[in-house]
Amino acid sequence: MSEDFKQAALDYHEFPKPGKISVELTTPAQTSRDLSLAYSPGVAEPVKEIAADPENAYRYTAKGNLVAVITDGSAILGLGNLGPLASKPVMEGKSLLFKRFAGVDSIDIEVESESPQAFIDTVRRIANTFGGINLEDIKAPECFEIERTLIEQCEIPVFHDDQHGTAIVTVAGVLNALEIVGKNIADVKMTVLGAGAAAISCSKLLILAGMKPENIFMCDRKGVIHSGRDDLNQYKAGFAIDTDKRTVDDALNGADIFLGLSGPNMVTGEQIKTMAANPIIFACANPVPEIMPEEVAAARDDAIMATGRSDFPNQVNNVLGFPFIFRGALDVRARRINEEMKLAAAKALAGLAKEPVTQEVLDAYGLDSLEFGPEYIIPKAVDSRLLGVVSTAVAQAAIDTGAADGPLPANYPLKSISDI
Ligand SMILES: NC(=O)C1=CN([C@@H]2O[C@H](COP(=O)(O)OP(=O)(O)OC[C@H]3O[C@@H](n4cnc5c(N)ncnc54)[C@H](OP(=O)(O)O)[C@@H]3O)[C@@H](O)[C@H]2O)C=CC1
Ligand SMILES: CC(=O)C(=O)O
Ligand SMILES: [Mg+2]
Repeated sequence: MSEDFKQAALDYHEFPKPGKISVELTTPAQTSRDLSLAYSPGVAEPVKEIAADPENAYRYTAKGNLVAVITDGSAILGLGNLGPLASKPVMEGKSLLFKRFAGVDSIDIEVESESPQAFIDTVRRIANTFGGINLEDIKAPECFEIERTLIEQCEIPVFHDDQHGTAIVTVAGVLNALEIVGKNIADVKMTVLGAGAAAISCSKLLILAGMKPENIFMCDRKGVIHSGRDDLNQYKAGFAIDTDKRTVDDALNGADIFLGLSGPNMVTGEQIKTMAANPIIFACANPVPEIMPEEVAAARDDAIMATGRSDFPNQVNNVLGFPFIFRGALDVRARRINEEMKLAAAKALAGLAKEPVTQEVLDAYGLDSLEFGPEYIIPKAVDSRLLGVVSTAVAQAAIDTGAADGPLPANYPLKSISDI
C-alpha cells in the first residue's frame, strides 16, 4: 500500500469528524411541546404500550430498522485477532454500508469477552433492542456455536455475515463464472484455502447449489483436510474426504476453482499455472488477497479473477449481501434468515449481473461500457437496483417458507432508500 493511500485512509477516518457514522433525529425536538412529547411526560405513553405488548416496540421505537453489528474482534478481516477495539473501524464500516445501500440504521458493538459463553450472554441480553443482529469477524470454530446458540435464543434474525453474507455472494459469483466458462457446477473441482467461518459456510452453500462434496478440497494451515487426519474440529471434519492430496500444491493441480478465504499472499502464479483450463480464481482475503490479479494475469490469460476489494474488477464481497438481506428480512419481520432466503439472494445477485449495466454504475467506476463476462461476473456495489432485486427475493423467500410474520410491503420492490 502506498504511503499516499495509507494517509488518505487515515484522513478519511479522522476528518471531518472521527469515525464514519453518527445518529440523527427523526422527530422534531425544538419546542417545549416537542420535548414534552419526546421525553417527559409523553414518552410514558409508548412505554406503557410496549410493556402491555412487546410487539409495540416495532411501532413506537427504532427497533424495526435497527441492526447491531457485533464482534469480539477475533478475526478482523484477514488481519487476525487484534481485539474488539481495533475492529471498530471495520464495524463502523459495516454500519456505513447498511445505511448507504439499504437504509438500515446500524450501530457497532465491540464486546470484550473472555469466552464464547460470555459473548453469547452479552449479545442475548441486549438483543431485544434491535430488529436484527449482524455478527461480524468472529473466528472459527467459536463463531459456529455462538451463532447457533444466539439464533436459538433470540427472536430476531441473527446472521454471521462472514459465513452467510460471504457465501451468498460467492455462490452468485461462482454460478456466473461457471456459466461464462461453460462448466457444470456438479462436475467442477474446487480448492478452498481456509477452513474457517467464511470457507466452511461458502462450501456448504455451494453444495446446496449443486457442487459435489467429494470435489471440494479444503485446506487449512496443515494442508488438505482429508479423512486420515485426527486433528480436525467437527466443522472441518465435515469436509474431510478420501484423497491422496496432502498439500495446497496437490489440491490446486487440475482444480477448476480456487476459493481463497484465508490470508494475504498465500498462493503463487506457479501454483495457478497448474489449475485446469479457464480456472476461476476467487482470492477473497481482505485487505490483501491470497494472490493479486496482476500475478494471475502474468501466469495465464484464461482465468476469471475476483477479489474482495473495490479496486479490481469482480468484487466478491459480502457488501453485496448483508445490507439487502437484512432489508428484506426486517421488512417482512422474518424471525430467521433461512437457507431458502440465502439461495434466493444468491440467485437474485447472479441474475442482476446479466442485466444491462446502468449509466450510474459506469460513471461510478469511470467506465465507458461493461457487460456480463469474465471481467463482470457480479453486480457492482453501487448498483442501486440491488436494493429492489435482492431485498425482494429475500423477503419473498421468507414469506414462501413461513419465516415471515408480515406480508410483502406495499412499497416493494424498493427503488431507492428514500422509499424506506
Ligand atoms: N471477501 C469477503 O467478502 C470476505 C472475505 N473474508 C476473508 O476470509 C479470510 C478468513 O476470514 P474468516 O473465515 O472470517 O476467519 P477465520 O479465522 O474463521 O478463518 C481463517 C481460516 O484461514 C486459515 N488460514 C490462515 N492462514 C492460513 C495459511 N497460512 N494457510 C492456510 N490456511 C490459513 C485458518 O486455518 P486454520 O484453521 O488452520 O487456523 C482458518 O481456517 C479473511 O482474510 C477475510 O478477510 C471473510 C469474509 C468475507
Ligand atoms: C468482507 C469481510 O467481512 C471480511 O473480510 O471479513
Ligand atoms: Mg468480516
